Amino acid sequence: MPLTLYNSLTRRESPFDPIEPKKVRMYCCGVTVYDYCHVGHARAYIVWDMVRRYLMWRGYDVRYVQNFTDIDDKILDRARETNSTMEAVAQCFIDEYFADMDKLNILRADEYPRATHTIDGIKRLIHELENKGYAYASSGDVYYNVRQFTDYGKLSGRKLEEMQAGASGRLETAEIEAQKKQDPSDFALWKSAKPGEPAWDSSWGKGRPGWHIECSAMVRDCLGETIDIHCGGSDLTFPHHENEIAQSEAATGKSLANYWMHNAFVTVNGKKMSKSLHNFITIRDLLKGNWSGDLESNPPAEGGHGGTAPTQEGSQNHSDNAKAVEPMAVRLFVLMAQYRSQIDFTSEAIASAKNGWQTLKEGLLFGTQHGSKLGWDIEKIDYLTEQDSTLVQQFQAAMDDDFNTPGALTVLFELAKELGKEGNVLVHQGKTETSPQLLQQKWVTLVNLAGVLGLEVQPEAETEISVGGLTDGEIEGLIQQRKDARKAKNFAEGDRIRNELKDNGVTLIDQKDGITIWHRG
Ligand SMILES: Nc1ncnc2c1ncn2[C@@H]1O[C@H](COP(=O)(O)OP(=O)(O)OP(=O)(O)O)[C@@H](O)[C@H]1O
Ligand SMILES: [Zn+2]
Repeated sequence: MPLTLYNSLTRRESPFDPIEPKKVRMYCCGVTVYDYCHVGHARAYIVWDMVRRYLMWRGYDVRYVQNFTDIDDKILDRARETNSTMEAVAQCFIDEYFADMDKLNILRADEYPRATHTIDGIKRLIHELENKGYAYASSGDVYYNVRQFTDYGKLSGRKLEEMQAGASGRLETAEIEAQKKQDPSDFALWKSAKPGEPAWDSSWGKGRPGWHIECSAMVRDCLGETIDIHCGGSDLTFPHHENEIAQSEAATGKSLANYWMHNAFVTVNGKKMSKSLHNFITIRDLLKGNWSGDLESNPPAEGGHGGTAPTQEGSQNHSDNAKAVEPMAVRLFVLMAQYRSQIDFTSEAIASAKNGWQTLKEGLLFGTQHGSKLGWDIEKIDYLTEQDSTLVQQFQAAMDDDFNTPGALTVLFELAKELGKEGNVLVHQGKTETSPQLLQQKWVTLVNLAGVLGLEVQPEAETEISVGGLTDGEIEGLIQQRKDARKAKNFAEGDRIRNELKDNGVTLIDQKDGITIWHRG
C-alpha cells in the first residue's frame, strides 16, 4: 500500500510520489526568534519530526531544511525593550530553541538558513520579480503585485476580491505602507530602512526584506526550484504560504512544492495557543511543572510569557515536581492526535499523556529490566529481522494513512501493556506466561516502532524530573503497606492505598492465592 497524505493544495489525500525516487526534499517554516517556544510550537516541530522520521523509516533519503526568521519587528521590539541588539536577541532564542527541541528528541535539520544570511538570494529574487513585472518599487519599498499572478489564492482558496486590505502580512498595517501600494492586497518584498534599525544596501536604497520572501529565497538556495513537501502550521496557509507560492512560481515558472502539509493548532478553550493571546505555556515551564491547567483564568506569571530579558531562564516561579512532564510525555501528548486535528491543552490531556508514557516506558524498559532473567542476549539481538511482521504492517498501515499516529500508537500500547503485565508476572512468579522468545520479538517490535515516532527512554538526568509516576520499588512498598493494613483489618487504609496507586496509574489485581500483581495503565 502506498503512503498517502493530505495535500492542502489539492484538498485531498493522494499517494506520495517524490520528484526523485526514494528522495524527499522537505522545507518547514521555522520560528521567529524573539521568545521561548510554547507548546503550540512543540506540536508543530514534533509533527514534522515524526513525518521526517517516518519517511526515513520507509526508505526515503530525506533532506530537511527549516529556517529561522531572525529579522522581524517583534525581534527589534524585544531588542529595544531589553537594551540589546537584534543579533543578540535572535541568537539567544535560537540557542533556546535548540535546548527545548533537543529535549523533545526532535532531530536537527540538515540546514537552518537564516533570513539575515540569505540577503543576496532575497535581493536576486526580488530583482527577478521586478524584471518579470511581478514587483514594483515604491518610495524605497518593493511590493509584490498580486493581480499579476493569476494563480493567487490557489492554496488558501481565497479570491482576491474577498481579501481585506491589509491582509497581506503581519507587519503591514501602517497606513503609510498602504499608501505606497498599488492594491491593498499587495505585500512587501523589501522595506525601506527605518532610523536605528538594521538595514542592507540595495538598488532600492537601504532596507530589509519582508517576511514571505525569505522562505522563497531559502527554499531555492537550499533545496531547488521545486521541492516535495512544504510544511508549517495551518495559520501559515494564508498569507505566508500563498505569498511564497506567488513569489517563487512567478520567478521560476515552476511549482514551488508538490505537497503542502499543515498541522492543526494546540488550543486553549478552543483558541490558538499564542503569545499574543497570553494563553500559552512555554515548553520549559511544562517540563518543569510550572504551569496551571487553566490558562484562561490563570495565565502564567510574567516570566512564563518568555521573560523580559533575552538572557532570562524561563519562568522565575517554583517548579512543581508533581506537575512536571517528561519530554516523551509531551511528544505523546502531540502524537495521540492526528496532526490535522486540533488538540485542546488541558490538565486531563496532559495527565493522560503522562499515564500513556508510563505504560510505554515500562514496555520499552522490559528488555533491560528482565531480558537477562529470560535468557536473552541483548547484545546479539538483530533488531531489523526479529520483529512481529503483522504488527509492523498494522503500524505501517496506520502511518501510511496520512500519518495516523493515534492508530499507530494502538499497536505500541498493545505491546507495552502485554510486556508490562508479563514483567509483573515474572517478578511475582519467577516465569512468564508467554515464551521468552516471543516476548523478545514483541519487545524488539515495540522499541523499533516507538523509535520511528521518536519515543525513546531518555536518561533520567535529561528529563528534568525524577517523577512522572511511581518507581517499581515505591509501588511494591505501597502494596506491602496495603497488605499489612488489610491484615490488621484496617480496610479503609487498604482502600486508600489502592486509590493512591490508581491515581498514579497503577492497577492492582488481587489473585486467589493471596498474591497481588500490578500493572501500569
Ligand atoms: N498553537 C499552535 N499550535 C500549533 N502550531 C503552532 C501554534 N502556534 C504556532 N504554531 C506554529 O509554529 C510555527 C512557528 O510559529 P511562529 O514563530 O510564526 O509563531 P507564531 O505562530 O507567531 O506564534 P505566536 O502566535 O504564539 O506568536 C508555525 O508553523 C506556526 O504555525
Ligand atoms: Zn515560510
